[in-house]
Amino acid sequence: MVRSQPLATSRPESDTWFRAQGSQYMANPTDEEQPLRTQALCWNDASYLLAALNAAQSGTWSWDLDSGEISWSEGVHALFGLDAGQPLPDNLDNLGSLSFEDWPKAQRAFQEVRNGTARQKFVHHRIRWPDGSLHWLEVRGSFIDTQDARPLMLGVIREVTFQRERLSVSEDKFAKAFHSSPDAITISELVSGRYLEVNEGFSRLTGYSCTEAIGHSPYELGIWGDGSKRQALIDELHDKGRITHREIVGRSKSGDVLHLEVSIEPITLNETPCILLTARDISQLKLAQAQVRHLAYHDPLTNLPNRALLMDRLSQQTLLLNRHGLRGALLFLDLDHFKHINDSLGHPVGDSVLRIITARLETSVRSEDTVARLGGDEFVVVLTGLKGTLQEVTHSVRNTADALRQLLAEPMFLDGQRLQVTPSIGMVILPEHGTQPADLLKRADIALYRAKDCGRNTVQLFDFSMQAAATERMRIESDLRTALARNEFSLHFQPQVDARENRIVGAEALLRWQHPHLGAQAPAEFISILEDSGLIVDVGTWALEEACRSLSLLLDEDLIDPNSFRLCVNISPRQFRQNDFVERVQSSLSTHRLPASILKLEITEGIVIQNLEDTIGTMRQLMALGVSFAMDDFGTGYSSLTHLKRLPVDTLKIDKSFIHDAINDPNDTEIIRAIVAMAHSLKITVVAEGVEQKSQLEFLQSLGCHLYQGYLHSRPVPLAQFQAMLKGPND
Ligand SMILES: Nc1nc2c(ncn2[C@@H]2O[C@@H]3COP(=O)(O)O[C@H]4[C@@H](O)[C@H](n5cnc6c(=O)[nH]c(N)nc65)O[C@@H]4COP(=O)(O)O[C@H]3[C@H]2O)c(=O)[nH]1
Repeated sequence: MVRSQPLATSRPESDTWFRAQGSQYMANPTDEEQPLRTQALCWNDASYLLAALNAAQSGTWSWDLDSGEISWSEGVHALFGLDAGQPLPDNLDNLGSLSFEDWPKAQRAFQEVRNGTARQKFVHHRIRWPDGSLHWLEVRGSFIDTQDARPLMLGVIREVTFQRERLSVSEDKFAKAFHSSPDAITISELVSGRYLEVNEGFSRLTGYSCTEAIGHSPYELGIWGDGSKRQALIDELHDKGRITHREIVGRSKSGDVLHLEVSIEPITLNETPCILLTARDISQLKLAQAQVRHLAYHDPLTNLPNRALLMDRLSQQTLLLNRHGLRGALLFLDLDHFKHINDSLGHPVGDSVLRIITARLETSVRSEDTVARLGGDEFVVVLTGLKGTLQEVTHSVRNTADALRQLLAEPMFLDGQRLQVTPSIGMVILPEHGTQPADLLKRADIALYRAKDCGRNTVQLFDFSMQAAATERMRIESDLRTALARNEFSLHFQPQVDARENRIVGAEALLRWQHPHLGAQAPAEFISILEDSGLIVDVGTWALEEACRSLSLLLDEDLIDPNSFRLCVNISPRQFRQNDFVERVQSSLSTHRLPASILKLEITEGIVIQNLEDTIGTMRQLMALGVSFAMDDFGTGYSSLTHLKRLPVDTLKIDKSFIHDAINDPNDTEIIRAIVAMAHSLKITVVAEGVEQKSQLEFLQSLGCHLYQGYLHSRPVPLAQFQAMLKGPND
C-alpha cells in the first residue's frame, strides 16, 4: 500500500484517492483511466486497492490534525451502517454523529494523538448503526511525514465484530475455566510479581482471599519462601518460553508447607508482561510417594530397613570407612528353629516374636549402626566406625555379637506363654572380609551357616576357608540334583540283632551315593544338603520305594519272616510333611504286596517338634494301616518325655553317641539306664545304635536292652550281601 500510494510525499487533497465524504472519483473513472482498469489491474492501480479494501470490509482515513479535517475512502459508509450517499463526518468535531458506543474512550484516543503522546494508534471501538445494531470497528493509524510538514495521520478502519464476538466467547470461556478450575490459577505482573487476578482454587490452596492477594506479591504474602526461586523460574521462562510440571515448595497463610506442581506461561495483559501460573497441590501425592518409597526400602512388619536399603547403606559405609581408615562389622543373625514357632503357635505369635527381637536389636546398637531385616527370621546388624587393630576390632565385635546373642535368647512372654528363641550369628569384618555389599552379606551368611552347623545359638566369625567349604557344598548340591536321574543312589542294609539269640530280627535301610567321579560320599554330609535343598523329598520317596522293593525280594526268597522282621526306613521332616505322605507309603506297600507291619518308619524329634498335633495325626493314619514307628537318635534333641508319651512310637533308638562312651562316661551310663527304664515302663522296645564293642553290648544287656545294631555285628551292607547274611548263620 505504501508503495502504491504517493501519500507519504504529497497532500491527500492533491491525490484523488482521499476526498471528502461522498467522493465518487473511483466510482467514475475518467475515460483515460477506464481502459487501464479494464485492461489490467495492477498494484499501482488505485481502483485495485479500493476493490481490495472493499473485499476486506475495510476503508482508509486521513486526519489533518491542524484543521481537524477527516477524509474517508469510498466504501467506508458500509462500516458505519450508512448508505453510500449518506454524509460522513468530515471533521473531528462532528465525529460524534457516528454514535460511538464508548465515545469517551474514542475521544481519549484522539486526544492522545493530538497531544503527540502516541505516534501510532490501534483501538477497537463499538459503534451503533442507525438500525440499532452494535458493531466493532478496528481503527489503526500512524503519523506520516508530508512534504509541507503538516501533521497528518493516516489509517485503516475495518469491521471486527465477528472476531470480537469470538474473542468475547473465548474470554468468557477463559473466565469460567479460570474461576472454576480446581487448580490455583494466578495472573501476576512479570516484573513486580503483584497478583492481578487469582481464582478460588488459589484461595483454597493458600488460604488467602482474592482481596488479600490481589495487588500484593507472593513474597509479601510469604507464599514463595525465597524470591530467588521465583526469579530463577522467570529466567527459565525467558529462555524456554514456558515451564510445565515443575515442583516447587510454597507456604500457606497458616504457615503449612505446600508441595506444588506449577506450570507457567507468559502473557500480556493491558500491554503489561505478566505470567499465568497454574499450581496444583501435590502434597498428598508427595506423601503417597514418600510412603511408597518407605515401603520399598523398609520391612512392613518391623519397619526396619530391608535388603535394598541395607545394600545401599553398606555401599556408603564401605566408602566412608575406607576414607577414614576405620573398620566395621556385619552380623548376620537367624533365629534357631523359628519355623517351629510359626508352625506350632501360629503366625501372629511368630510376628510378635520378630517385633520383640527387633526392639531388642535396636536398643542394643548405636544410632549410627544399622539393623535390617532381610525377611523371615533373618536380621543383619551393621556396626560402623570401629577403631583399632584388626585383632582389637574382632575382639570387640565378638563381644558385641555374644552380648546380642544372650540378649535375644532372654525369655519372652506372649499370650501367657514363655518363649525362648536363640540366634545363630555369622560375622564379617570390614574391609578385611570384603568391600562389596553382596560379598559381605554372602560371607556373613556362610559364617552363619557354620554357626548353625556347630549346634546353633552360637557366633561364628567368617574365615576364607569357610568359603571353600560353601562352594564345595554348592557343587555337591548341583551334583545331587542329577544323581537320582543317573541312578547314583543305592540302599545299604544294617542288620538289627537280638543279642540273646544272635538273630537278625530287622534292619535299617541307609542311603548311599556313589558319585561318578568322587566315589562313595559320606551320608552325614550329602543327606543334610538333600534336606536343606528340599531334594530329600524326591530322594526319600525313592528310598522308601527301593526299601519296599528290597523287602519284597527278601520275602520272595523267604529270607525274612513277614510276621517278625521289621525294616526301618528313615523319614526326613520335609518328606513326612508332604500332603500325600500317607498315600505314598500306602502305594509303595501295595505295589510290592507287602504287609504294612513289615515297615517301620524312623522319625526324629525334628519332625515331632514342628507340629505335634499334625504329626500325631499322620502317624495315626499310618498306624491304622499297620505301619509302626521308631524314634531315632533318642536323647540327642529335645527328648521330651511329654512328646514321647503322646506319640504312637513302639521303638526307641538310643543314639550311638551315648553308646560310644557307655562304659567310660558315667553320664552316658546313666542316660542309657534312664532311657531303657523309661522305655520299659512305657512298654516301648529299645534298640541300641552304634554298638561296636562286646563290652558295650554286655552293658546294654545287663540293663535288659537286647536289640542292637552296630559294627559289632555288621556294617551297613548292599542288598546282595544282606541277603547272603540272612542266608548264612540265620539259616
Ligand atoms: N560309628 C558308628 N556308626 C554306626 C555304627 N553302626 C551304624 N552306624 C551308622 O549310624 C547311622 C545310623 O543311622 P541314623 O542314626 O538313622 O542316621 C542316618 C540317618 O539319619 C540319615 N539317613 C541315612 N539314610 C537315610 C535315608 O534314606 N533317608 C533319610 N531321611 N535319612 C537317612 O543319615 C544318617 C547317617 O547315616 P550313616 O552315615 O549311614 O550312618 C548310620 C550308620 O552307618 C557303629 O557301630 N559305629
